[in-house]
Amino acid sequence: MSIRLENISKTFGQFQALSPLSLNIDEGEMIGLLGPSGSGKTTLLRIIAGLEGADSGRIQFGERDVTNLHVRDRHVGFVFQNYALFRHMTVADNVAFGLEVMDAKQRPNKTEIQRRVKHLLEMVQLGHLANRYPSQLSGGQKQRIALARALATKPDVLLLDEPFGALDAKVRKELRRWLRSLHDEIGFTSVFVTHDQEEALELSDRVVVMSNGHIEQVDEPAQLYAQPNSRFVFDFLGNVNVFDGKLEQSRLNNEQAWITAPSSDVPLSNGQLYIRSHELALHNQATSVANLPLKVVAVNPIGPEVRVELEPYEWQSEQIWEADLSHAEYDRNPVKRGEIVFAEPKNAYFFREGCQQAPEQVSWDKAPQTAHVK
Ligand SMILES: Nc1ncnc2c1ncn2[C@@H]1O[C@H](COP(=O)(O)OP(=O)(O)OP(=O)(O)O)[C@@H](O)[C@H]1O
Repeated sequence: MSIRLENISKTFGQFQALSPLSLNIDEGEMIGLLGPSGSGKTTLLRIIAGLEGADSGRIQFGERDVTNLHVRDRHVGFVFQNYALFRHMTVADNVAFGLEVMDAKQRPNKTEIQRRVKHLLEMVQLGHLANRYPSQLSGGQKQRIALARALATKPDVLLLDEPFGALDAKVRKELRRWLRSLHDEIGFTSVFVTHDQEEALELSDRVVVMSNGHIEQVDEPAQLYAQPNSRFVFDFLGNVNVFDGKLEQSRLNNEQAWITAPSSDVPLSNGQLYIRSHELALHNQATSVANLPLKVVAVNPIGPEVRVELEPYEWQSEQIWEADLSHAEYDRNPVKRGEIVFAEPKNAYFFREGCQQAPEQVSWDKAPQTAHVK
């Protein structure tokens, strides 16, 4: 079932929680609503569900205008972060609940309900736990049961509010994969809320990035990562170092530090270079590309990479910088805490000073890599 949102807005008292926003979701799509706390994700999800009314705008499910329909008539499934299972009911009864409370006209007969519950429990791979009570389940198992329960009535749309938020990292990852494959198998349309960028990028067909009640960007994960259209999206996707420079003699300068104009057609001006942590190399001296002295404050081998945390040395940045090196790169030059090293960018995004437009991609990849003598 496709979903069409047109000019949806919402205020709570004086506070504008959602500015008028529009969004089209295709049938069978999985959409992640991503944004910081308070950006309006849950409010938007609740408005789609019919748990909250919008102040303005129109909502359509397929050809159906559902703007003024009550939640029970919208035919949505809902999964919350905190499971919301009925404690006094067995797993099987929890899953059957939505079917048992249907109008007599629509309600399947007892045998059909039993058959559907069995099938759903098999689908979420928990058939063997049918007679347990929620208190006898792990967090991950409870959330699978919550999902089976939400799918029991064959909803047109499945809405999930931070479904894995309360689970530990490993279980989250497992459930993410499992939800994605279930989604692909059944083909329901789903919208889920998260503030975890990894979760959004891994699960979604398209990600909707929200801030302050409006949509910043809607894109497929790879596109969002390759072409973030604002500083906000860039910052929110994480692991980026910002060099704030003034243009002088084809260099961007920041006190003692500088980066040369990159080998691209982009005419530089004052502005900020956003450099992802894996786009930095570390040297023992400045190069012809950059003089970016940094003091090593921590070295963390994390999985396939070594993350080096760096503090700007004799220049200004509001943040600690991070460089993600491969183990091979790190082994060639094993920097130590307290050492001064020189970073060199390979690729970056350039935001012109005072300009709100999408950044320009710049690269030093073809620049000569010879060491610069200070
Ligand atoms: N019932 C309410 N009454 C007053 N203000 C509300 C109400 N519900 C939400 N808000 C406010 O609206 C804004 C958006 O809230 P919402 O829960 O949609 O954000 P969110 O992006 O889902 O945040 P989080 O990730 O923390 O859940 C917040 O500033 C919140 O305080």
